[in-house]
Amino acid sequence: MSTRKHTALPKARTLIEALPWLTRHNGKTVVIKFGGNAMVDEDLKSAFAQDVVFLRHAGLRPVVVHGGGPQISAQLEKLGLESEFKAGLRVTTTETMDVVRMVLAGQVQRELVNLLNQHGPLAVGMTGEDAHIMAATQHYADIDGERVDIGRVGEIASVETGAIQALLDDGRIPVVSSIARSADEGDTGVYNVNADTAAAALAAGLGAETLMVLTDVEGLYADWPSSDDVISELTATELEKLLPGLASGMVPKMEGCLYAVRNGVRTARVLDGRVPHSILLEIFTDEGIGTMVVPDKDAPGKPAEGDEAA
Ligand SMILES: Nc1ncnc2c1ncn2[C@@H]1O[C@H](COP(=O)(O)OP(=O)(O)O)[C@@H](O)[C@H]1O
Ligand SMILES: CC(=O)N[C@@H](CCC(=O)OP(=O)(O)O)C(=O)O
Repeated sequence: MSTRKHTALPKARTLIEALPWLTRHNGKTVVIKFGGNAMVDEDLKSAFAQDVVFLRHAGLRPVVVHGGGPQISAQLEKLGLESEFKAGLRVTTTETMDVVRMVLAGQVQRELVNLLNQHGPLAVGMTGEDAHIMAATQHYADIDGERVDIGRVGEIASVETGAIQALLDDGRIPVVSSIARSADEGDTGVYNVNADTAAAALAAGLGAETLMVLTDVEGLYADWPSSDDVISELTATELEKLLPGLASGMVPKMEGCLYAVRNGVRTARVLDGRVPHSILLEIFTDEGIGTMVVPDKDAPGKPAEGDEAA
């Protein structure tokens, strides 16, 4: 009996330690971007699904936005089509767009929905096309100051969060693929949107408390690639100054984080998706990992002193 009590105590302590975070985050919306290489390992995918379901049962309102760049490239290769990136974005012909849509909506999203629904009737998958969630116009890449046409790559023009809010109110977990309808009248085509950009736009549109971007590095490195010193926290203005020096993979992530905190999201974080349960560690402990971007101190809506985000 006494041995049992003894071994149970650390577990109780761990649960109690989470109490302030549970209280703070209760009822809050969290947008989680899952993608890239964090998504190619089976165990990590299951741990990710467990974390998201945990958040939902702990009283948060998680929304998943997913990418799938490696999966799209693999499918294109199978079809004998080349993957070409300019300024970190996939050059998207109409033919490529069909493959992007098929892989994201038909494969990656289905797999995530399936994993989440192992835990109950929770996840509902959709793309940004559904219920006008995301509309986009053509995005041109800026290469050395030149405006370059990279095809059906979208820049978000508007976000309508009604369908997502309704699902959240119903206790569901929306899983959104980063494809947008066209905002141009008469254009029935769709746009390929970078998943980091889509997640940031949705986080802002939903007035989320937090945007979490999972990736395959520890966070934002101060002096990549020569050092692996991770910047643990920075303000919007500090990030803005770093942006021009960042390399392609990090650009949409950090631009997204900046956009989010400048548009009402309280914190935007880049986390190491290779660490199992990194989401839980970030939300429910003070062992925050990765990089956290916060609004400038004088920004409107800045949390009151002593009310810092976890
Ligand atoms: N300053 C930086 N800090 C961290 N990673 C960086 C930085 N600059 C560029 N990178 C690169 O960005 C990559 C992450 O972007 P990306 O591969 O597009 O991620 P994902 O596939 O998760 O969306 C890292 O693996 C790293 O190679
Ligand atoms: C325009 C553009 O580049 N779109 C991306 C969309 C998927 C994505 O962003 O996936 P990750 O988050 O896994 O990189 C692509 O086609 O690869």
